[in-house]
Formats: sequence, C-alpha cells, structure tokens
Amino acid sequence: MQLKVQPIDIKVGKYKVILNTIDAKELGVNEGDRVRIKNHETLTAIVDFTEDMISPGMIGLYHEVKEAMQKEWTESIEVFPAEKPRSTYIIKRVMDAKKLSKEEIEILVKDIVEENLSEIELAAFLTSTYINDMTDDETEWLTRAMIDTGDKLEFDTHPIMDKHSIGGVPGNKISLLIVPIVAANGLVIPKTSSRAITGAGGTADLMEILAPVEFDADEIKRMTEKVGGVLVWGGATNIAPADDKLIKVEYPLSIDPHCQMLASIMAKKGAIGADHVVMDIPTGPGTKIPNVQEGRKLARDLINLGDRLGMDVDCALTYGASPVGRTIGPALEVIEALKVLENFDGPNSLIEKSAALAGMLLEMGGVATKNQGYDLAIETLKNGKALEKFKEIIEIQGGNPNVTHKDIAVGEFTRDILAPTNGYILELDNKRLVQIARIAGAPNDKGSGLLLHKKLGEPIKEGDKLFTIYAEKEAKLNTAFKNANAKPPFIVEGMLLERIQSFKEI
Ligand SMILES: O=P(O)(O)OC[C@H]1O[C@H](OP(=O)(O)O)[C@H](O)[C@@H]1O
Ligand SMILES: O=c1cc[nH]c(=O)[nH]1
Repeated sequence: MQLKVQPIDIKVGKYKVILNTIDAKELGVNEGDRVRIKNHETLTAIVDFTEDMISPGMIGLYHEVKEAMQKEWTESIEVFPAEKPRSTYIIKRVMDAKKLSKEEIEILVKDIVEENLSEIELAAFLTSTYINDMTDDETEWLTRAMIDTGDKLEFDTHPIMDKHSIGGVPGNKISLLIVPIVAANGLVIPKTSSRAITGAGGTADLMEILAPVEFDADEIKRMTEKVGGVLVWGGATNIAPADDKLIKVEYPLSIDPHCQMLASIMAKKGAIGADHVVMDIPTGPGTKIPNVQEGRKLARDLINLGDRLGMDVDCALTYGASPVGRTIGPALEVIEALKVLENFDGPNSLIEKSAALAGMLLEMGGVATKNQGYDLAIETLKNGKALEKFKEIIEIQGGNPNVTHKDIAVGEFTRDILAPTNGYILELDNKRLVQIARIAGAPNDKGSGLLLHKKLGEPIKEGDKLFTIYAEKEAKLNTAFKNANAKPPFIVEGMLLERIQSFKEI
C-alpha cells in the first residue's frame, strides 16, 4: 500500500508508525504488529492505530523512523505487513516455561538493544522470567549477551573495583560514600548505577543533583583514570545497553526478576572489566530478599555467576528491615550523605553500612589487611580524604566541587505525620514508605521524599513527628499526605500490645 508521509516529532524510543484504522484493516495488521516501510531503504516498525489523528491514506512516522529515513526523504512510502521478530516467539517459549538456547538469548538481547520489541512484549518477557526463573546457564548467556551488545571498558591498570546493591531498601545512599572512600585509598572504581527500579531514588538519581551523570564509555574511562572513580548513570552509556531498556519496563511493574537482576548487575560489572566486586544484599521484611536463607541463596548465585565471568565477588547480607539513615528521596539523601562526608555527622546505620562495604573492597583490593578495612574506611571519612575525593569526582563530572549540604534544595511543600499515641515504633513498612515518597514526586522531582524523625524500636509520644513529607508540588504533597494517613507505614503501640482475658462467666 502506498501512503503519504506525515512526520510526528515525538520520541517514543523505538521504530513506531501510526496508521488510520481503515488502512490498517486493509493492510491486515493489528495494533502491535509490524509493517515494513520502504522508500529507498527498508525499515521495520511497530504499528499504532488512530481513528482521527492520521487521515486514511497517510502514515504517521514517529521521530525515530523519521530520523532513519531522513537521508533519502520521500513524500510517500510503500507499506507492507511484516513478520514479527523471532524474539516474540522466543518470549512465548519463556511464557511456556521452556528453556532457551544460547542462540535464542542472543537473538532476544539483540532485538531488545535494537528496539525491535514493544513495551508489551518486553513486559511479557520480564513477567515470564519473574514467574519462571532462568537456569544458571541461561542467566550466564543473558549476562554475556548484555555485555557483548554494548561498549566495554579496558583499563591498563588493575585491579578494577566495583560495588553494587540489589536495591530494595529505602534510603540506600551508600555508594555516595563508598566510591570516594575506595578511590581515596588509591583503588580504581568506575561505578555505573541504575536509576530507581523499585525505590524512590537510585544512585544515579542522587548523583545527578551534584553533577551530570550521562557519559559514554570513553569519557568514563578518561575520568576514572584521572581521579580514580566516577558515579555515573549506566543507562546513558552504551555499556550493557539492554539493561536500561529492561529496567524502564520493570519500574512501572515494580518487579526485579531474579535472573534479570543477576544479569543486569553482573553485565555492568563485566563490561567495565571489574576484578573485585562487593555486592550489597539488603535483607528483611519489605525488601527484595525477605530472609537470610534467601539472601545466602542469592549470594551464592552472584558468586557463581561472577566465577563463570572471571570476577571475584564477595556479598554482604545487610540489614534491610528499615531504611538506611533517615532520608528517602534524591535531595534529602544527598544532604544526609554530604553531612557524613563533611563532618562525620549522620546516622549510625548509614556510616556503619558504608564503612563495612567500603572496608571489604579495601581488603579485596589489597590496601587494607584482613579485618582492617572497616577502620581504614572510617578513618578515610574522618580525616576528610573521602570528601576531598568526592569533590574531585564531582568536578571531573562537571559539577561544582565546592557544593555543601546547605546548597541542596529540597521540596518547598512539607507536612508532618504525627504519632497517634504514646508507644514504640513496632513496624516500619519499607514498601509503604517508598510508595508515599513516590506519590510525593520522588525520584523525578528531586526535592521530594521523606525525612524520618523516628525509626524502628524508638519510643514516641502522642503528637510527636513520625516523619515529614517533602514535595516540590503542593498537589502531590496533599495526595501523599492523604495516602500516608489512610494507611500509615508505621505501627505505634504501647508496651501492652493486647490484653487476652481468661474465660470468665459474667
Ligand atoms: O530502586 P531499587 O530497586 O531500590 O534499586 C536500585 C538501585 O540499586 C542499585 O544501587 P547502586 O548502583 O549499587 O548504588 C542500582 O544501581 C540502583 O541505584
Ligand atoms: O542495577 C541493578 C540493581 C538492582 N536490580 C537490577 O536489576 N539492576
């Protein structure tokens, strides 16, 4: 069918076109099917429908298709129905709990990277792997395919250190302390991070407040060679490019399937050529890993995958039953991290966790002797060397190295949630805290989030502040406030939990 071209300057992240339903019917294609479009070159695109936006006889070309055809622009093009990519049949096999071959996984990852799959197909793939986990072999092939479809970093110097958290605990701003501690001790740590997946602020969302985080592989190498470390967003690089495309679909589903998590993390480590990696596995109710047994199992899987890829991986099962520190959401978390770096002033949970993991890396990298890493990490925070290094990292990434915690802007709209009664904080629901912070606008509104005044086990009096919600927009604040009151993320109880009476005849 010959159709007249109508450019639509909207970026949709893949090759997509939009057809009037009348033409679509005549072509015999349904929404989500593929068409091949031909001017001088041929390109396959996913079909959207409209009844009124595009008239019959026309075809709307979204930005990516328009760009691809720009070289040899024509006013009309030929459109044919096309086969779906082979990956869609491979995804069906995953839905049916069938095991995939190495070749099938390579085809699938290539199609993900080349944007040949729709969000629906990607969601089906992710949901299927959430239900039917992959085998060790499949996970290794998935990881290798993710590494091989992107750029790789090769440093002349070794060892290359790295750290990664599986996420799932709110307020986990520890990378902002660990990377400078490790680099300040002469080790090399080119850290790439994701944005939030199930949380209200990923490391990349936090770091972006202090400096740009979008760099390509060559820039990451150059900056790391200069100052020993970086904190950048993996999604902006072409390092393991399938990763961010999958994470974008995981985010609205709030899922992080086991095999995807392993591949996502280890592909980023493999692509930067990491020799020694420390993995943070927050464990406890309301996290991705509910108990220590599950945590140990994941640790074994990560160590095993590291071994298959030639990396030395140590895992830290960390306390995850309540947030790290007292802040959730990008700006609030950055302030808390900067205060520790500037004055060694901050919650124990944040300082202890960061020093413990940094200490493991210092030992693995051979700059601290066994069991001395933690002390060296604390010393590096106290003597200001970590702050000095962090400033170098901020500067090389294009931020202001003289920034202090006082410069970080938080949301101007705030409301306090108060304790309904005297008692103790008996429960602190991680998932609800994240939900409330997200409703308030985090992570995209960087100044939105929560400041916790009380944590698990702490005593509280009726009317005391439990936590403060920060938001950049008043409407979001009010919705978050209502949501927090409707289903509070805390349970406050007196010491007498419940009175159970003996059976008495009255
Ligand atoms: O949003 P949830 O699922 O909590 O986890 C995502 C966060 O966890 C990891 O942290 P890091 O890069 O090791 O600092 C990711 O990179 C990301 O920042
Ligand atoms: O980088 C990360 C962290 C947690 N889970 C993932 O899938 N990727």
